[in-house]
Amino acid sequence: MATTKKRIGIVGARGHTGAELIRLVAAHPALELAYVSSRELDGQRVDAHVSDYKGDLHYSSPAHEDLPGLDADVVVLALPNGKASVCVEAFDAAGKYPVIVDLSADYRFDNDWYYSLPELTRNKWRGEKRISNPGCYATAIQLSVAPLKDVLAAPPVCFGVSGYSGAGTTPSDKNNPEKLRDNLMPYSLTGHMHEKEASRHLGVPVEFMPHVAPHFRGLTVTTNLYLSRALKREDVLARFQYAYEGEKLVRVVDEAPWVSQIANKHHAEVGGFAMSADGKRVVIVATLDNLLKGAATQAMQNINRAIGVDEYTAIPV
Ligand SMILES: NC(=O)C1=CN([C@@H]2O[C@H](COP(=O)(O)OP(=O)(O)OC[C@H]3O[C@@H](n4cnc5c(N)ncnc54)[C@H](OP(=O)(O)O)[C@@H]3O)[C@@H](O)[C@H]2O)C=CC1
Ligand SMILES: CC(=O)N[C@@H](CCC(=O)OP(=O)(O)O)C(=O)O
Repeated sequence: MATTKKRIGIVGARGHTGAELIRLVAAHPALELAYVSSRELDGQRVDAHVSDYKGDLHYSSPAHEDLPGLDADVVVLALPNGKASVCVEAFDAAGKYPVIVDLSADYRFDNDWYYSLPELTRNKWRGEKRISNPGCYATAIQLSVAPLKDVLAAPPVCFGVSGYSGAGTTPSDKNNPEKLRDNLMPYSLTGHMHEKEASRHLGVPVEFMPHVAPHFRGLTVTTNLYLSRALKREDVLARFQYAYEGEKLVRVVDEAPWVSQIANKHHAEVGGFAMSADGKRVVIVATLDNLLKGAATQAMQNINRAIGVDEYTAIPV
């Protein structure tokens, strides 16, 4: 029996994460692109920019109040922070309620939205159609801390380094290859959005110090955790293996993973588990591709569940 594909619109499709989503949708058996929006690429063929897409679609540039009329079943907002609400309000005003997945930070603190990091929140999903996708560093931090939440003696301290695609396409020091050459650029060393986000969703405070590096994609977070009682390395490892057992997109590895090996991969890796001699301190390293498990792949997991297909559909695992 032929099945009808769900139609998906991507708002902000010129960006790094939007382009990754177009790739994922192009390989999806149950989704087809309804529209992809970009002001800059308006009118241009999508296949001229995303070679994995085979079809005749062109970028368009609808006003936000025209989005509801485009009748997509799923809408992904891949806009810079602060730009999502006008789009969401347009759907409300039109009385249209597609699945909306927001990639920005705009709804990660909003109780009316479902914050979805599937490996940690899957059992809380009650069919919500407004889904806030986690931040890239915040994903790595939460995966590193969650299995040890009940034995923390102090806020975990997380040292993060991201490739510069994490800073989007709007020109800034953080995505300027000249300024990044031979450099490691610290920024937002206290109070970064992902410090607040991870603290809120873990339910314990974390401290986070981000940096951006000259490579394009992939991030690494090294987390120092003080423990309230001494643990053996095998106990720590067992907690992580139990927490992520059967997860196709979170791999627990023995050695500390390298960021160079995670670019273009859809999963996250968590490893290292270096213990202090007294067993009351452990250092954990997590890596993921900020554009994939840190954004588009995680969004696709969330979309898949929302449209009722297997969570890993179209995700190479
Ligand atoms: N990059 C990453 O690693 C991650 C990003 N995110 C989040 O995902 C979202 C998208 O990120 P990313 O793809 O990197 O961003 P980009 O800067 O690469 O792309 C932003 C997109 O939004 C459009 N846009 C830019 N400014 C405006 C504006 N004022 N009004 C409407 N549209 C605009 C751009 O297209 P055009 O100007 O042509 O209209 C472009 O398609 C952001 O909220 C980001 O924080 C989340 C996790 C990881
Ligand atoms: C290198 C770099 O600049 N990274 C971005 C994080 C990208 C991300 O996850 O974005 P949002 O939380 O904004 O959605 C930052 O630190 O703001």
